[in-house]
Amino acid sequence: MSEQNTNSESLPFRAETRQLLNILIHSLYTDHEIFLRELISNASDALTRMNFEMLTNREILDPEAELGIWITTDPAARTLTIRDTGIGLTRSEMEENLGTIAHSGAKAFMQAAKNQESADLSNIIGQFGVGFYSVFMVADKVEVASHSFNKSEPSAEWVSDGQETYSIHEYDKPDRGTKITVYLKEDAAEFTDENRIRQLIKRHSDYVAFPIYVGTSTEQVNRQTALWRQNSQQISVQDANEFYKQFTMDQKEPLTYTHLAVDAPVQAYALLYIPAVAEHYLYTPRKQDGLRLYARKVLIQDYFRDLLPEYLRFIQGVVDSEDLPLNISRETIQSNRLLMQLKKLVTSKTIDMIRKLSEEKPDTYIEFWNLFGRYLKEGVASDFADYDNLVPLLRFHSLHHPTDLISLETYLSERRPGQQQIYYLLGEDEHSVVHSPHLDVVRQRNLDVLLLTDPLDSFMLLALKQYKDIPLVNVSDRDADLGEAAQPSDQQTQPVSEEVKTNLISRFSAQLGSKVAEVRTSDRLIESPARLVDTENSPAQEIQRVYQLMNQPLEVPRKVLEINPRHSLLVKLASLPADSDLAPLLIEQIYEDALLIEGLHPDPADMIGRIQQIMAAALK
Ligand SMILES: Nc1ncnc2c1ncn2[C@@H]1O[C@H](COP(=O)(O)OP(=O)(O)OP(=O)(O)O)[C@@H](O)[C@H]1O
Repeated sequence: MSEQNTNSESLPFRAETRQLLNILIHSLYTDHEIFLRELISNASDALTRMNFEMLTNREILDPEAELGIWITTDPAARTLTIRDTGIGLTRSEMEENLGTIAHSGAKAFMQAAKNQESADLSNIIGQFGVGFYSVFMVADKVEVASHSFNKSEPSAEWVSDGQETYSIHEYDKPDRGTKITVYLKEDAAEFTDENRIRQLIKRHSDYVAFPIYVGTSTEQVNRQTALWRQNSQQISVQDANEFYKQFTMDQKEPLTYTHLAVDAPVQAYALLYIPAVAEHYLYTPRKQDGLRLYARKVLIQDYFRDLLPEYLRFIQGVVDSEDLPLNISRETIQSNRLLMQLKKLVTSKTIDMIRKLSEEKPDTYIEFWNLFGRYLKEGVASDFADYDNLVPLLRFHSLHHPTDLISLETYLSERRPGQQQIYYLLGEDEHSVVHSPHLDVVRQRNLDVLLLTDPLDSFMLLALKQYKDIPLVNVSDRDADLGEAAQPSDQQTQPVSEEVKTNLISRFSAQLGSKVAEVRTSDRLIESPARLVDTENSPAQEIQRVYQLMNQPLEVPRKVLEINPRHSLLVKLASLPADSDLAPLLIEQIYEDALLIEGLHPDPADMIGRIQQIMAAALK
């Protein structure tokens, strides 16, 4: 295109940008002040990129200019101007970046807008970083004048009223960076008040890494200091939490945090946080996993994933090291010894923070466990190096503690005299698992059993075989060692003739045929008429479940049906005549009940017909 016809051009906003603008301008959202946070954050990004460019390139416009942000207001003209000496925008970058939605938060916002049926999106605007366009909540018109750091690029200006179009034209701005002039709406005149601006900077942008000046004063308003570089004693909980909120834009305070400041084996500072919301919370702008990494105060990467093992990906925070080379983001962790040392440090500090939380604030730890416990289980299953430190942090529901959570240590401290095992039971959900027939004899012996109903528990059990040399034993194993019976119940001591046993076994076997591997009687059942157990050669239950969860083909091995010949149902069943119509129905139902309780029934609704037949017989 020739110079003349590019001199000033009017261009339409992209459809989704128009939609976003429309929502922002017409929403009833009242917290308009967030526009300033967004503009400052963009200026800070532009300065960070400038800083990085300057490490290798001195052929830039205004190499000596101070890296900073200046905000001025003009109450008479009702304008606010924000200027930075960042990387700037070329004309084509204006077209590319200010005509479409680039911002991750804005994209997420539009996604939520699409999913939300009601038109009232106003209450979620503040929870997103909606980026540059939020300025149109307070502006009738916006001018963005900019000169790129690239000397050969001419300066230009972008102008829009936030309606259908924007225009770009030549503009003489000799110095590097961007100057945004906001023509405030009548009801946004408050933002011409310098004191109000100072207050907003303190609230939302205190830790921006470049100085922010307001009006003609040369005193910077934000505290700017890298909080993590201060002495631990100097950092108050309030400051640390405030930094977290500005950093993640999370509205909730973190559950806890820790500060790292070490000189050896590698120099490093870090502030590490456990959020109060689970990962990938829809409205959190920091959506990706990873820590923010600085090397010698230069931001290297916003989401650096190699400083923590995969299972600790929910941790948020900042890490800063004087020792790392600035091109670190291009290196792999294996090839860099320093990075490996740093990862080790950050990981052990993080685990330590979790341990301390468990010891010092048990109630908050339960909150933590409910949000992130699964990640620790993943760690136990996958991370050999941290295994020993993670196992004491595990928490469980158990038969004796169905509502509270206990550690393995507590389990051991409460075990029965002489108990040499830690018992567990795998199940589908906490509600049904307590009805399991495998618990009959356990209850009678007053043993506690860990109730493992989370799909991840099976993965965890592949690694967790014992704790302090005491083995974990599945109570549903056919021959699980459950110690000595304390006092057999009256029912258990009732004699059952071999004839009755044989009669029952042959009836069940004839009726169920190849559906079961074997039918046998058991002394381990008290309240329950029957249970299913694995045959001797079957793979362990956790392995079966892991295969199922990974959708790997592993045929569920046929089970052994163990029946309780003393159970009143079976006693009556044994006395039914050989040609009884009811006996086959009862046998099928007892078998399917056992399938159901194991979570193995393929189609429970299928039982309804039979249950009705049994009810009809009962009413006769
Ligand atoms: N002060 C500025 N200096 C240079 N470029 C800017 C400035 N303000 C905005 N931009 C450009 O406009 C783009 C759009 O800004 P917007 O706030 O909508 O999203 P974003 O900042 O890219 O999103 P994110 O915060 O997720 O990186 C930016 O990516 C940047 O390229």
